[in-house]
Order: sequence, then structure tokens, then C-alpha cells
Amino acid sequence: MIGLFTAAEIRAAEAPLLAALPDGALMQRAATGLATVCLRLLGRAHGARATLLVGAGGNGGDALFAGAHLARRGVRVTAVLLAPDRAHAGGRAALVRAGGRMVDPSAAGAHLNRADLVLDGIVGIGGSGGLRPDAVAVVDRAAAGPALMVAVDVPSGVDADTGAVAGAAFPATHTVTFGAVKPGLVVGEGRAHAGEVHLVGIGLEEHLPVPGAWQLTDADAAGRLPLPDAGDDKYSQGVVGVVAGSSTYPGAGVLCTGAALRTRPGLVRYAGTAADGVRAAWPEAIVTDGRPSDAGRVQAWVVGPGMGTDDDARTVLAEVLATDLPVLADADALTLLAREPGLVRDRRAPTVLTPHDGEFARFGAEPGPDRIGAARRLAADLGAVVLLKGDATVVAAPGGTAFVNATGTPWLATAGTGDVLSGIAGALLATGLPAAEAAAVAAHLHGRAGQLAAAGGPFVAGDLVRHLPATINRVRGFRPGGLPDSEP
Ligand SMILES: NC(=O)C1=CN([C@@H]2O[C@H](COP(=O)(O)OP(=O)(O)OC[C@H]3O[C@@H](n4cnc5c(N)ncnc54)[C@H](O)[C@@H]3O)[C@@H](O)[C@H]2O)[C@@H](O)CC1
Ligand SMILES: [K+]
Repeated sequence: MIGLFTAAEIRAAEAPLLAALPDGALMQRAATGLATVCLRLLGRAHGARATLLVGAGGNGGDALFAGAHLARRGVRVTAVLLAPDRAHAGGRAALVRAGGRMVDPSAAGAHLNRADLVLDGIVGIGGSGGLRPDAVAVVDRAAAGPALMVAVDVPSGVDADTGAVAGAAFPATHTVTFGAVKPGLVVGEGRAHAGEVHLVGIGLEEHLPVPGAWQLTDADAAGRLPLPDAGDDKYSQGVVGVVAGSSTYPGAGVLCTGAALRTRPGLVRYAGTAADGVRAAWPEAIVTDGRPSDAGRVQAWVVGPGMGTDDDARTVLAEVLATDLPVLADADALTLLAREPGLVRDRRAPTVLTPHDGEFARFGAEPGPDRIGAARRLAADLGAVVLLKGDATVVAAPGGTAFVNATGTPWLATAGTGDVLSGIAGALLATGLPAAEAAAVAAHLHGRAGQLAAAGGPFVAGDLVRHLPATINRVRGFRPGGLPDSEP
């Protein structure tokens, strides 16, 4: 798992190193790593041009020392000093010694027009608020040019802890970040501003605390998807109950049941008025048009997608929530729960809620720019895991642990994909995974399935279901074709 660390946690981890190491040593580590990534991105040194945007603090220092490295390798480096009196003195001297130049913001235009790479050293983890007007003008000019846009540590104007952008921020194609990944690079508006994130180690690892937020890798997801073994039968793999869809709109029931079957094809039981549609689409499922209690024993429930919000739906929801089983509530169930949150608060078994922004707001407040914070607050309030859907989906547990999803594609913004996510998560809940992990792994698989499906062009939610087995194999690193070496 990749830990996500706040600016305060980074500063606390840096403190013992700053005390123990010679002056400036930590910044040299950062600047050397930064220059190495820049050279790799440029693909050449001689003849290339780099323009540094330099602010008043340590972030500008990093840019200046990295610029000196680049200049020594033959790159033509110009630094634009946004706060000339306060720009890092040692960094300025190093750049001049290496043959770099320094100019005022008023003279930046010509350099930015010709630059192959622009380095944003305006502010890092010491920044607050969006870019100041003088910086906005220079950044807009840089963005209009042909250069690679590389942010130092954090794109200036992005809140490192939350990803919030108040006003304008540097639109990076790449961010070279030091010591640890910050939440603001992978969530909210910050995610789009950060581009591709490169982590440069500066020796902080042993000083960092246990993080409050994580990103899963494929290996992390694979580790939570146990293969069936010889002792398994259809019951032991986890039995999922699905209450979704209606006689008028059977689609949600079909998609949700299909996604659960394709994620963990032990046994899926369906109960609801879309029974005919589900039976026709998935003969493998055990289907009743009765109530959840008529469906037979399950280990987890998915309830809500397309089931309506009338009195019958409310009764069915209350019946599912009254069980002592893990429950995933989505869509119409969320609308009902926003009216009656006590139905969740009173539960002792795990509950996972999967709102998009509109559904989230029905519980009392818009998510706002701090999406991890918002998900944590609602999770703590309801005593439930909250999966807040978005460009980077956030999962928060009532105790505060959070996951930010790293997979996905904008093509996932199409009807029915939420029903698929619910089915995947329900199947994982039924295997006994802790609820927050089940939700986080589901988001990971859902995003990967979207990426796989999008490789063939636009897709619909049913294509996602079809891609799930191949997605799971990919995530596991499974290579089809040929027998393992140990086979006779
Ligand atoms: N402390 C160290 O030795 C190290 C620092 N590092 C670098 O230093 C950075 C932190 O340095 P600092 O603590 O000096 O802070 P920053 O360089 O992030 O910025 C602080 C300065 O920017 C001003 N400022 C705040 N918000 C602004 C905004 N929106 N627009 C314009 N100016 C703004 C502040 O008044 C302050 O003068 C890290 O992000 C990293 O890049 C790394 O080199 C690792 C080692
Ligand atoms: K920066």
C-alpha cells in the first residue's frame, strides 16, 4: 500500500533528519532526485531549455539547486524570481555558478515561450491558498507554451493535504514529490493538477508515522482476492444477496447480480421484483420475487440500486438492515437512509454506503473541496464505511482510515456503472473482508475494469461486467497460455 502523508507529518519526519544532517543536505537530496527526473523527461540535456519559477521558500530552493544540476549537464536554465529578495540565497548562488541566468517576472515571457520544461518552485508544502496574481500571469503564459510542466513537490496553489484549489494552481503534467506522496496529489482538484506523480526518496521512511490514508496497488488488491482452493464449495466462497432493480427497471438488478457473480462466482441470491429479468440474464443466480427473508442464507447484502423509494422499498431496506450481516447500501437506499439515518446508526454489523456527490449532500452537507475529510466526517457520524464516488473515489471508515482509489477512466461516467460497483463490493463483503477494504478493493477493480473496457473504445456497464474476470486475472498478474513450469 502507498501511504499518503500530510504536510505536518512530512515536516515532523524531516525534523530529526534536518537536525542530524549537515545544513542543506536534505534539500540536495531532493534537488538531485528532481534533476534526475527532469533529465529523463527531457530525454536530452544539451540544447534543451528549462525555465524555473522560483518563490520565496524551500520549494524555490529545490528548483534552483535542480536548475544548477541541469545547467551543469548543458541545459540552458533561466530562473524567474517571483520574490527576488527572498529567493533561496544558496540556490541562487549555485545556479549562477553553474551558468544559469536569473530574470524578473516582467522578462519571463520570451523564456517561457521557448522552454522545453518549466519547473514550478513557487510554493510547496508551505503554501496556502491559490496562486497569487503575479504568479497566475506567469503560469498562464507557461501553460500556453509547449513546455513539459513539472511541479516541485506539490503543484503551487494545490493544498497538499486535501487537493483543494482555491483560485488558480499550476497545471502540471508531472509532479516530482519528496519523501512521501501527499493526499492532495491524488484526490480532488489536486489530482488533475498533479499529472503523473514521481516519488523521490529523501530518507524520511523510518521517521514517518502510520498513515491515515492509503492508495492500493494491484498487488494489494490481489492479496485480498483469495483463489478458491480444493476445499471450497459454492457456499464457502461467500454467498451474496442482491436486492436491486424493479419490474419496471430490471437493469440495476441484472448488472448488480452479474457483477457479483463475475467477481466471486460462488453463489448469488436475488430477491426483488426484477426477478424475471435477473433469471433470464443470469441462470446461475438463485432468484426469488419474494422478500429478502425468502432468498435463503447469505453472508452479505447489496441493497438499493433501482429499487425505488416507496413504502415497499423502505420496508425491504429496513429488513436487510435489521440483519446482523454486512450490508452495502447504494442509490435509492441512500435516498431512504438520508431521511432515516437511524437505520444505519443503530446497526452493529458493518455497513458500506456508496454515494455520489448528490446522494452525499442529502445527508446534510456537500462534499466540498476536501473529499477525504468529508467522507471521514460522514463515516464517523453514521458509524458506516463511506465510499464517495468521484474522479478519485475515496473510502473512509468510521475510525478515520481512508483509501483513495488510483484506478479508473472518465469513460466510467455512464449509466449503470454504479450498480456494477455495488455488485463487486457486495461479493467482496461476502468473502469476509473488512468493510473498508472490501469497498477499496471494489473501487480498484471497478476502475481497472473500466480501463480494460475503454481500451476497446466507448463501453457500457454490461461490458464492465464482462471484463471483470480478465480484470481480476490482470490484477493478479496472471498470464494466460502455457502450463506452469512445474507441470509435467
Ligand atoms: N526543509 C527542508 O530542508 C526541505 C524542504 N524541501 C522543500 O521545501 C518546501 C517547503 O519549504 P518552505 O517551508 O520554505 O515552504 P514553501 O517553499 O512551500 O513556501 C513558503 C513560502 O511561500 C509563501 N507562500 C505561501 N503560500 C503562498 C502562495 N499561495 N503564493 C505565493 N507564496 C506563498 C510563504 O509566505 C513562504 O514564504 C517543500 O515543499 C520542499 O519542496 C525539500 O527540499 C526537502 C527538504
Ligand atoms: K511547487
